Amino acid sequence: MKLTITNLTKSFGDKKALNEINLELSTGVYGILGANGSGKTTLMRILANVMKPTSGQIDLDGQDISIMDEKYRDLIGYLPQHVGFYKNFSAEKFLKYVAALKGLPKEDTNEKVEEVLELVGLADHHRDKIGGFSGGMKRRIGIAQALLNDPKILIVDEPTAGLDPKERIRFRNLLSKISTNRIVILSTHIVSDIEFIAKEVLILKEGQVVKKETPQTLLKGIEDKVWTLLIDDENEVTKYQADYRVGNIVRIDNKFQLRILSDHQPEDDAVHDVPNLEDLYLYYFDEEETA
Ligand SMILES: Nc1ncnc2c1ncn2[C@@H]1O[C@H](COP(=O)(O)OP(=O)(O)OP(=O)(O)O)[C@@H](O)[C@H]1O
Repeated sequence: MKLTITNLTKSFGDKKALNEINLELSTGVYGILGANGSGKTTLMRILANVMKPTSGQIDLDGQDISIMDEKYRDLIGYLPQHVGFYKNFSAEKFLKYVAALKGLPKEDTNEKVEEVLELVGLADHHRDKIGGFSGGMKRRIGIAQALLNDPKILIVDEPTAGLDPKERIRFRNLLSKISTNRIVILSTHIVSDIEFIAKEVLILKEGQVVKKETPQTLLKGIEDKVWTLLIDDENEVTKYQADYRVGNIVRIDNKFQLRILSDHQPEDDAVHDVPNLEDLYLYYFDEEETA
C-alpha cells in the first residue's frame, strides 16, 4: 500500500498552511513533528479527507483519493485532536453508536466492538461511562472508534497531549501494535511519542517537510552538534541561553550542566553528548517557536 502526496498546498487567505508538500508513505508508523502552527493538523485533515487541499493531489495505490471519495473514506480511521464524547454513554454503547454511523453491518457490530475494546485494553470497562474515564482511557476509546472499520490508514492528531507518562507509554505501544499492515500517521510536538515507534519522522516547518528520515538517520545528522557544559555561575546560564540553543539545565551540587545545541564547540571544556530527538527538535525549531 502506498500513499503518494504530490505538490500539496493549502492556503487560508494569504497564509500557506501547507506549501508544495511531496511525500510517499507505505505501511508503518510515521511521526509528524512540528511546532504549533507548522501545518500538522491541516495535513492530517486533508489526509483524512475532511478538508480539501487548495492544490495538489493524493493517490492511494495510484488512485486519486478525491475520485475514490467514499471508497477512500471507508479505508480511513481518524482521531482528531479534540473529540466530543457522549459522556453518559458507556464505552460499549458509544462504540455501537459510532459503528452505526460508519455503516458497519449490524450483525458484525457486537463482535467488532468487543474486538476493538479488547485491543485498546478497555474490555473490563465496557459498561463504564466515558464521562468517568481518565485522559488516557478517552484517547484509547478514541482509537477504538477509529479502528471499528479496520482502517488501512490511521490518522491520529496529537494523541498524547495531556496524558501522564504511564498513559503515554501505553498509548504509544498500542499504536505500535496496530501498525502492522496499516499506514499510521501520528502528529505530535512531544518528541518522545515517536522516538521509539516511528519508522520515519517528518519534520514540518512553516508548511513544508524539511526532513523525512528514520529517527536513527536524523539523530546521526546532529551527532556532532550536542554539547554539555558545566558552569559555576547561575548568571551565566542566561548568557548561554541568549547565545545558543540550550536544552536541559541540570543542577549538579553547586554547578549547572547545560545541554547546548551548536554547530561549533561553545567552550573549550564543552564535551559531546549522544543526541536524542528532543535535541533534534531544538535544533530545527527556533526557541520562540518551541516556547
Ligand atoms: N481554518 C483556518 N483558517 C485560517 N487559518 C488557519 C485555519 N486552519 C489553520 N490555519 C493556519 O494555518 C497554519 C497551520 O495550522 P495547523 O493547525 O495546521 O498547525 P499545527 O501544526 O497543527 O498547529 P498546532 O500544533 O497548534 O495544532 C497556522 O498558521 C494556522 O493559523
